[in-house]
Amino acid sequence: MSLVKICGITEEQEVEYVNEAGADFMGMVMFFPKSKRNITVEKASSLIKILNPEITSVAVTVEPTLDQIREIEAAGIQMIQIHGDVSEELLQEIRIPVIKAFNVHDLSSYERYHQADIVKGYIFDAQTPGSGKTFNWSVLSDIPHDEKFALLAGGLNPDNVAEAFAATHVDGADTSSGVENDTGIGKDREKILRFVANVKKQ
Ligand SMILES: O=C(O)c1ccccc1NCC(=O)[C@H](O)[C@H](O)COP(=O)(O)O
Repeated sequence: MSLVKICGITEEQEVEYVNEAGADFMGMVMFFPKSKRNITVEKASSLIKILNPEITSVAVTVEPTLDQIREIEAAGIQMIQIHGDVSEELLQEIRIPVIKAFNVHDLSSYERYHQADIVKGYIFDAQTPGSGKTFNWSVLSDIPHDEKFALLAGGLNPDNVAEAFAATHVDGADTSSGVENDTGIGKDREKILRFVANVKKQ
């Protein structure tokens, strides 16, 4: 069965939607104040308390410092998703499993992360994460697959996710904007339920 990650969770009510839908991962954007979805470590700690223990919590970060990584680990968040570059030294310091996110317009570093055991999965994302924009999925056709899981992201929603699966060979899908309210503030219960159900059918 395919994996599904709902990203950019900011409130308790949204955690309940993720629990109800039965996603595999719940992402929380941290240490990135430019994002409208950014939350504090304290808020993330309170959200994971009500998360179904079968759902994996993920701290979503952009080039985090070691101090920030330590705060995430201490908060009990289970995985860290990293956008941007991570040095070899920093990677070796991380104690929780990593999901490495790639901007599909720059896959040059992809090979390097194959070697790192701490990296358990990949996310192939659009140029600007969380922008709700798709990309040409055919760029993924030459990517070599390994034992790590691969999630597709970037502008996915309940209506296009089946088409995205048909065009790629990924293990699952990740969304944020595609399950938000029409106002763009907060998540929509019905869209989350439909997104998860449509991914699980794949
Ligand atoms: O969501 C953000 O604002 C964000 C900011 C900085 C780094 C990552 C961010 N989100 C990462 C995600 O995993 C999103 O789910 C992914 O990029 C898909 O986003 P969307 O196109 O909105 O579905």
